[in-house]
Amino acid sequence: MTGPDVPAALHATDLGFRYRARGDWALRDCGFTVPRGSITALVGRNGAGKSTLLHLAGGLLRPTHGEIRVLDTAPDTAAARTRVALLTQDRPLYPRFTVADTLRMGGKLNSAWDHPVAERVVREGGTALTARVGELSPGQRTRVSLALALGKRPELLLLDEPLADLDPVVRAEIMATLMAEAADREVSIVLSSHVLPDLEQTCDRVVLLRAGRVELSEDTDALREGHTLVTGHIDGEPSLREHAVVHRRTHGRQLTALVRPRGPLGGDWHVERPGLEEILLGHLRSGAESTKEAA
Ligand SMILES: Nc1ncnc2c1ncn2[C@@H]1O[C@H](COP(=O)(O)OP(=O)(O)OP(=O)(O)O)[C@@H](O)[C@H]1O
Repeated sequence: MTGPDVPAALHATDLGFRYRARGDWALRDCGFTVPRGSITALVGRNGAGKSTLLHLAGGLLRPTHGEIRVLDTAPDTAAARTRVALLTQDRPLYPRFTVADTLRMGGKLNSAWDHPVAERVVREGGTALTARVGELSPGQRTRVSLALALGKRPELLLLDEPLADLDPVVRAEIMATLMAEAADREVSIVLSSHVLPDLEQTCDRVVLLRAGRVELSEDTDALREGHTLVTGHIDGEPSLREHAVVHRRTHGRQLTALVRPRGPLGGDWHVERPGLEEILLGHLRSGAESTKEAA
């Protein structure tokens, strides 16, 4: 459900950004809406613009063109800063501080600070509050950063690759924590990730960036319903011409294609409903081919 009347967690209009005045566009012509209360996966190949978009939403960068709004306000305002938490990839923490010092600092910097929540997120990972941040593993630092972000009690949580350093058990725990936050407190979450299998059960929306442009901005249910995976003899391929073929691969004379049907599928195909991971992978791979062709 999106549209002008739906309250937006994130709303971009004709958004463009370049790091240098005459440099390449890191983001271009981006327009999309993320409704409040959703968990949105931000996906794209390396360099697609995910971190740039999250930095713009977090108010760390300003658009070169167009506009981005968070919770119906500009990201670089004091109001937005108290309501939005951004976890950047570099996880900036003071290495000499203990974990307990770090959480205390979170309390001093944030008026709505919820210490029990922050401490619980750290304790669930088994990290001692007396441990020095500089001596933590990258995954443990991620957990402390997440504790800081959640302790702030944000209405919108922006997470840049929160899962990258985490082992599979912790990834599942963190995703469960995020889902509980979204369900219990209606926190809107936008998280960039390359770990597609973890998104399947968690996210209800996807924004897919390709080379700085938005290729998909859709509910995951609509994506699943709108795609079909067909397998059959390659001679049947002409019957797919009237449909949008996102990605195709062949094995001998057998063709497998991810298709967005524009009506009933003709031909003699074995048809399956693809999972979210397969759909996203198809779109990401199709980008690789068109990039190669363009080059
Ligand atoms: N500080 C910077 N100065 C100049 N160009 C930059 C800077 N940071 C990113 N870029 C460029 O902007 C584009 C988008 O980068 P960005 O980091 O947003 O992509 P990403 O999708 O987050 O990538 P990844 O998946 O590798 O983290 C890339 O072409 C990148 O080279």
